[in-house]
Amino acid sequence: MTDTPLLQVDEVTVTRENGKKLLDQVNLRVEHGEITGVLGRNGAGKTTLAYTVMGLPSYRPNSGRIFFEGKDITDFSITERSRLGITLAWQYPARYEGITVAEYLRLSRKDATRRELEEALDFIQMEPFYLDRFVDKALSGGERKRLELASIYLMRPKLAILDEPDSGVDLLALGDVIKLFKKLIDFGSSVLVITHRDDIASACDRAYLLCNGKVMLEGQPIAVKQYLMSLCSPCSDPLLVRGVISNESQ
Ligand SMILES: Nc1ncnc2c1ncn2[C@@H]1O[C@H](COP(=O)(O)OP(=O)(O)OP(=O)(O)O)[C@@H](O)[C@H]1O
Repeated sequence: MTDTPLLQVDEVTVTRENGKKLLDQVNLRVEHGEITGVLGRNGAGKTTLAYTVMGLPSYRPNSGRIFFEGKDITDFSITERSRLGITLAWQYPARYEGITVAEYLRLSRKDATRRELEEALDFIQMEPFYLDRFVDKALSGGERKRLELASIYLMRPKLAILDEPDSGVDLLALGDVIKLFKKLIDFGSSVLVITHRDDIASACDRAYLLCNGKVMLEGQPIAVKQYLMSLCSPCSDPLLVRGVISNESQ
């Protein structure tokens, strides 16, 4: 275990052409072997944060730096970040016309045996026959979401960024999402998860609350969640919020 965080987002601001700040001097870190949650209301900037960490070209920081294992990756492309072991599971999983589920899963681990692919499917409770189906519109959104979880299971990235991994999956599958977190941690991965769900937030080691592109609170997931539910509307003065935080965390 090292003192250097796996991921460190340092004073990152992302601004649109019209001057709107999508992220405003955001500080966040993900420690090795931890599940870090990002909570916040709709439009708070959570997906923007995920895209910025993944390196999507239109979400490059205007100021601030991003470090991965201590290395400054602010100017790295998505491909370079992927090679370092960062992966993003999109909020709305894509369709890949003409690609079978087996081929899709082998994008995550090209030498995976059929048995390993079946094991990954089994992990997210899908039957082996899905391997020969196509990842097209004939698969439901929830099925594609589950496949995305299976692909992360196979990939075992250093950092898995999961943008609302539960969206579109039924309540029973929520348990599978949390099971995946634990499995990834067993594999040596770390997780940055964006979520609206209590049960997923509760599985985190630490959480951040984003509001209008700013980090309003960092701490124990339960405290952050309670703050979000009880005090977060309307947006309070950040200084006042910090006062609330320090009172709560004592
Ligand atoms: N490319 C863009 N151009 C202009 N505005 C954008 C762009 N991307 C995001 N935004 C705006 O930035 C804000 C944050 O969006 P973001 O998708 O990050 O929120 P979120 O917290 O993920 O919301 P949700 O919970 O609804 O998914 C929103 O007001 C959104 O409209």
